[in-house]
Amino acid sequence: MKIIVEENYEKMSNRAALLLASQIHLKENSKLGLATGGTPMGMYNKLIEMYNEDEVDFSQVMTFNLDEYCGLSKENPNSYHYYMFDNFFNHINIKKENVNIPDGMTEDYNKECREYESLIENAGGIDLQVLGIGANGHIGFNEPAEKLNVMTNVVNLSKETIQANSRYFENEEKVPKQAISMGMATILKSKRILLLASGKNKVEAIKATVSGKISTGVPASLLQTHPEITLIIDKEAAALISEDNISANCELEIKY
Ligand SMILES: N[C@@H]1[C@@H](O)[C@H](O)[C@@H](COP(=O)(O)O)O[C@@H]1O
Repeated sequence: MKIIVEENYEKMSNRAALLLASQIHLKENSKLGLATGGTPMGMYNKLIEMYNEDEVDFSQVMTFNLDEYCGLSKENPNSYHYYMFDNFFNHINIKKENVNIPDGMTEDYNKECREYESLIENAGGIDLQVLGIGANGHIGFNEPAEKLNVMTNVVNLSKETIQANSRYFENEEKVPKQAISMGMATILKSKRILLLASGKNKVEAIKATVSGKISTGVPASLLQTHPEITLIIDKEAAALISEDNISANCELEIKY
């Protein structure tokens, strides 16, 4: 696990965008796994900037989003469909047919989850998966629990996550209680993984993610088993980690 600590959010976002662009330069039809939330917004903005400067071409890229709220339509501004098109896809030359996001309005959730897994498999798997992290250590919507889902599934959101995500909704009541999320194996099967974290409220989650202990109580800690994982985090999110308290398989690189 490589941990790169940047001085601030902007530098974290720029470095993440460069990593995605280099993946696309390496393989123009890369399969990217994408995340929503506040954290990757800066990265998406930088990638749009790079696209406008002709530095990256998305015409052959295929994407798979991590998750979607149950019961929100694509037109709902709080859906992850809406987020992705509004913040990223509408501003680059990606082909709509190459965009994959679970359907939160499906009539058959089990079928939707199984088909999502097949889509990823038939595409040859994800080359680079981008992740954010919840303050409780969740990735995608895989919440801390005794048992985690292996494959894409419907999950119940924790009170903490509902509360955290309510900032985007009118009030907490309006936040869906369930979501479709890639499972832990879906995520861990990706060839490379990039996790981004920024700000003080992620310090505990980051510390637990890199500590060297693996627990379903901190889903992100399972990432320590992946051979090609990079964390790009800012100084604030990294405040509780040092060479002394990270796992021996972590390599810490401070960039400021
Ligand atoms: N399902 C998403 C996660 O994929 C995301 O990582 C997390 C953190 O969001 P933020 O980046 O806004 O802190 O929020 C949501 O719960």
